[in-house]
Amino acid sequence: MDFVPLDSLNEKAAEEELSRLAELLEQANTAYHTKDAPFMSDAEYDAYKRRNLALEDRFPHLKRADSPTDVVGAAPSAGFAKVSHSMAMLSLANAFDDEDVFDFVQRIRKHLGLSDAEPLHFTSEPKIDGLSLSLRYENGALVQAATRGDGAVGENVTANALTINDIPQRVPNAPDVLEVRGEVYMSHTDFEALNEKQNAAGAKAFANPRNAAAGSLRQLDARITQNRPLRFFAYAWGTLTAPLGKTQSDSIERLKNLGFQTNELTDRCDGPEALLAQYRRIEERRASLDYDIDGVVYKVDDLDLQRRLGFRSTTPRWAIAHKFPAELAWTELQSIDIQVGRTGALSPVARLKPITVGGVVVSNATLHNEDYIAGRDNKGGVIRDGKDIRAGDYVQVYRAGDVIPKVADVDLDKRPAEAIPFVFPTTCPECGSDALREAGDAVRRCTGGLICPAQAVERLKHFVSRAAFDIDGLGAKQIEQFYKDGWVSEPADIFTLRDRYESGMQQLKNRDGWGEKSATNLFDAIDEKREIPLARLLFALGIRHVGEAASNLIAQHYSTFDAFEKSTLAAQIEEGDAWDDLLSIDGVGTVMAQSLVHTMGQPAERASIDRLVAQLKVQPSKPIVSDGSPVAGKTVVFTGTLERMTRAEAKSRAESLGAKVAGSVSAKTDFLVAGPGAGSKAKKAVELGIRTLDEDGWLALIEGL
Ligand SMILES: NC(=O)c1ccc[n+]([C@@H]2O[C@H](COP(=O)([O-])OP(=O)(O)OC[C@H]3O[C@@H](n4cnc5c(N)ncnc54)[C@H](O)[C@@H]3O)[C@@H](O)[C@H]2O)c1
Ligand SMILES: [Zn+2]
Repeated sequence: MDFVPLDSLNEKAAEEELSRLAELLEQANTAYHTKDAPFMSDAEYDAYKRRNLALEDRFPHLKRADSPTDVVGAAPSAGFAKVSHSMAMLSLANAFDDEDVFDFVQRIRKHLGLSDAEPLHFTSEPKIDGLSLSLRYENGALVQAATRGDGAVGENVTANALTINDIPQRVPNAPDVLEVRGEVYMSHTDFEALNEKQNAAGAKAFANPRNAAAGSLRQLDARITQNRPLRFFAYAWGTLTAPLGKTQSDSIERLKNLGFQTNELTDRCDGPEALLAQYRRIEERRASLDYDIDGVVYKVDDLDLQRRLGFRSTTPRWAIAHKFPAELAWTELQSIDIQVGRTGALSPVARLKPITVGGVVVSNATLHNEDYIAGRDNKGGVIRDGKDIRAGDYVQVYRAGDVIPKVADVDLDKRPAEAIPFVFPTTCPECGSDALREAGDAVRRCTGGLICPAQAVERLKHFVSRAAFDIDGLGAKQIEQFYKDGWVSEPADIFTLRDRYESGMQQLKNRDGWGEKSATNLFDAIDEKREIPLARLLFALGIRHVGEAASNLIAQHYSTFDAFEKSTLAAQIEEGDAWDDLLSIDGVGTVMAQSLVHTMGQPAERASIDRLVAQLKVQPSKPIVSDGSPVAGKTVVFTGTLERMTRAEAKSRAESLGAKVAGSVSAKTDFLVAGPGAGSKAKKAVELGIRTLDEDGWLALIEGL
């Protein structure tokens, strides 16, 4: 499974790959979920799925209607009666490392508008590797059992479920309607005994306990299921006529009291550190458990908060599955190379003696940054017991969430006597400029800017990438070639290619694969992009910290390139009206604002940008207008405590109605929505004569009451 680097993929290749992946993943899903006979490892499946997601992230408009990303499980098998779930049975988002867990918690706090000081509790539950089952009890009696199927429609396996000891047939004192959800699994002991029986009977042995459990539950003849030692852990619920509790942990306790098996390793944790500690405790216990687990599931404990967080297309926002790393291997690290990126970041790469990790041949791995190599984390703390990494070392390689493998550990016993500590360069290996590390930044960066060939090429690649100029026939490969040949050294050069070619200055067609026709096609494709929306132009410039979303916001705010340029120049001293105006854009913080004014303030950078803009027709941004909305095109500022919604909710709602949400009050503000505790912003609004509403007034306005 060697994937083409995303940067060098053109649209057509991406589209083809997405189509192949859709087909492959659909087959894998059917094999795994419907036939209980997977033809690839879970790790491989996960890697394909991540690759698919990465492609969709990079080429959002190529996302297929039948995208594997939006698929849960597989359609029910024809042999079973179908059951429509009254509440969808979804999948879980995945976390693969500690950082993903911190991000998960941070996302939730942000969404709910919780400060770091406010408590936020989670449950941590082992992720049982079986298959999920929904049990419906009416007036205390089991009336239906269904598999997840595709999340909306599952298979009716009631007769089979009735044969499982852990599943009570009657539940006294239950709500009138009680849907209990959980995992059907097989213990290791039972699995081994079953396979011995299968062998003795000349039948096929099962590959693993999960397949055995799934294959045993999903039998058309329930008498076969009866002879299979299946078990069940309850950890969730569907429709209920009365709540089981106020929290996830209460509800699990209640399920236990109602007679269900719940997992004893389930715990309550008050933050990411506690979750991670629990993860490691469970990981240590993993080998001694008599059943398979493939990770730990974290869920927001408070059910009210779960409700507010809601769902994405196939996963709840309030839960995540932190998977155990499965793929590890040891190999020799032959050398450490330094790569220079678009923003000048020096990234160390380990060149490895090729090794197979979870079915994939790996010969490169990231070493993150100089601290990581030295055995320190970004805050100066010790990692890997302080062991540094050297060329010649024997290292442990793993593949986790990213397709890019990482180096995790080093074996000091196998370190060659002549191995010397790695000295991280303080000059750029590409251009010789000083490479500096700013305070608080883990990364060392080349200061060469435009004179650094590595940065120049990476910037050009970014400039022509999908979300930027997206020029047909001008991808990463062509950019590299054109740069090498001296045809294109900055973005403006792309737009003078035709002139130079036609005046005979450059002989594009002498190059391999370039005829008269392909040259003309390329020039036409370039001309098509001379007219460009401001937001795309801003993104294409590749200014550090300024991504696609920020580019949109900035374009919306300034509307024209001229206004943007003037403002950022006026804001050079980082104070005054222009600076305040820049910071008033919701989503633009100090770091981004500094990066913008810094870039525009450098004469060489600005000259290069001006040369580019002279070749273009930049389309001004139009305000988003949402038909009939009373706040469309208006600018609103929220301040004080909101009681009926969080800031995030208030913001996304206002934006969906076409309003602009700003972070501070200025003459351009149309409404100030002030909750209790509003301070200086409310005063300023009064001074400027801006309409101030309380939360109810705002809701009344947007709801048209
Ligand atoms: N090898 C293959 O060909 C192949 C094909 C398809 C899927 N898969 C495997 O299946 C997984 C994807 O399937 P998925 O959609 O079931 O996602 P998932 O397994 O990542 O997570 C969702 C499932 O976790 C289970 N679960 C276990 N303990 C839980 C708990 N305490 N709380 C909540 N849920 C719990 C539930 O059954 C739930 O449906 C992949 O990770 C992949 O490894 C493999
Ligand atoms: Zn450089």
